[in-house]
Amino acid sequence: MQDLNKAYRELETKFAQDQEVLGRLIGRLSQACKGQLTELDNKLAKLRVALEKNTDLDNISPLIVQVEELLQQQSSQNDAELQSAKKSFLDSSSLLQKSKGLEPDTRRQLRLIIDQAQQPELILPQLLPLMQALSSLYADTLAYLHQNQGSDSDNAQLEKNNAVLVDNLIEVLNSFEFDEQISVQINTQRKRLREAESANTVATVCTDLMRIILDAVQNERSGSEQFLSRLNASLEKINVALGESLDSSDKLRELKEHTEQQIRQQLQNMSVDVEEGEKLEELKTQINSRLDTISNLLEKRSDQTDLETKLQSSLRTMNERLVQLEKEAQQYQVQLNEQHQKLFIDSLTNIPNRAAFDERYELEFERAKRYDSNLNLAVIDIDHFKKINDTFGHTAGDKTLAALGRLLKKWLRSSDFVARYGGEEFVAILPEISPKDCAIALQQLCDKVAAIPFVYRGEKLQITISIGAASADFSKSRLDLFERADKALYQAKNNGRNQIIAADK
Ligand SMILES: Nc1nc2c(ncn2[C@@H]2O[C@H](COP(=O)(O)OP(=O)(O)OP(=O)(O)O)[C@@H](O)[C@H]2O)c(=O)[nH]1
Repeated sequence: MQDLNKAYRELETKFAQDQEVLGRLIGRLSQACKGQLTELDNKLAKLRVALEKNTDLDNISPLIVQVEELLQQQSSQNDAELQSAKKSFLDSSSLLQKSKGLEPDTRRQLRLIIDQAQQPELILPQLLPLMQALSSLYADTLAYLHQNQGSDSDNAQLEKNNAVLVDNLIEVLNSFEFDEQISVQINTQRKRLREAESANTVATVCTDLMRIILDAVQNERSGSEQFLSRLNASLEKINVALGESLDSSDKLRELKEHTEQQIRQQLQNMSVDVEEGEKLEELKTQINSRLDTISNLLEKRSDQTDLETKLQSSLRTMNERLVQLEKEAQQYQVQLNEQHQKLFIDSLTNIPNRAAFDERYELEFERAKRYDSNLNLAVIDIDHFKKINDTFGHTAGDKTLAALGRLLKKWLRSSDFVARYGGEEFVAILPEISPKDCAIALQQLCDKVAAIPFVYRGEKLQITISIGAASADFSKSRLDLFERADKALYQAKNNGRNQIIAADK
């Protein structure tokens, strides 16, 4: 029972530690995802507060599902942005491809970047360098055409081509969403493009655009890297915390170990994903799936909490049963004591029997021997008892035995011990009295019994007793003391009965 209670306390501590670990996980995730999506920020903050308040896991699970949905939503939004940007890129590329007078090398490079943009696993950050390359090809084409300008009709064609290229380039720029700072710079370049009067100006604007876009791509890349490293650091801390938490658990650890290992595995996997994942989109998809698994595991944990509640109630029942059993055991003990008593009581005289005497005799003998104090033993026998039986019947004999038992108990000292040894024979242990005083006391006993007017069915009965007494010699055994007392009784009988004979040592 104590073991189970201990196990419970450990389980409670473990639960609190796990709650703390989850709290930290959410805290780190919110930090890592900060600014990705406002609603996601809010939900993560709410989740963190719920965990800090030790809210029930049942209430937290729906919040986790919401966070997952938001991550999913952001992922879909990114997909849509990518598709639209990809379409604009490919449209602009094919327009440039159709341009007349395209240098062969430019055409080859253009084909290359179109192929890359058509890769099925393409992600948004990968499209940005392609866009930068496309802008560069536009600039090269403009410069090439400008150098090779010839007749007026060629010039007119060149102007026309310029206009088409500028329109395309503006369309490409429109298809991308940049952060505020970049957007301001791009808009300035867009305006310059519209107002450009010569191919040269267009080429300069294109070069400036390339630089701006290159910076944007680098920013995006370093932003992603920061995100990844923050997330990685958080996951590492969570792994350590979870490891410590696992170490502290004991008895009922097995109940939760499986789930916790799975959660730990998920966290480790996430950590590996972060370390290996160069692509932000890929990483988000992986994290989504990990969160899915963790959410399922949390549901499982909540089932385990149910199990704990059931266990607790069964423990209560067990406890009640135990209290009940303790009561029953106490009653049983009382009954046993009573039965034990009965085993040592003579049912006819209601005084201790021979078994009780044997036990007490050993005890008193050893005690007196230890303190070297007096110990006397008296063997008491009713004289001519057979005659009583024969004359008045067995019932009269029984009543005589019972009466004598009561008298012996009454007249001997409370520190003395008297038992019915068997038949009409009684034994008495008389400690801490000198043999002489003992003999006097026993003689008085003989006299008292003889003076009692026993009456049975109106007839008077003369009852006398003979006593053989002996005083303990501790250099000899208990048996020796008994035998000397028994021999003395024999002498008392032989001497005429109704007397006490004290044996010499
Ligand atoms: N009524 C009754 N008689 C018993 C009981 N136990 C033993 N007796 C009888 O006690 C008698 C003992 O007789 P004896 O051993 O000859 O001794 P006694 O008649 O007392 O003679 P002395 O001891 O020599 O004085 C026997 O008749 C037994 O049957 C008992 O529990 N109840």
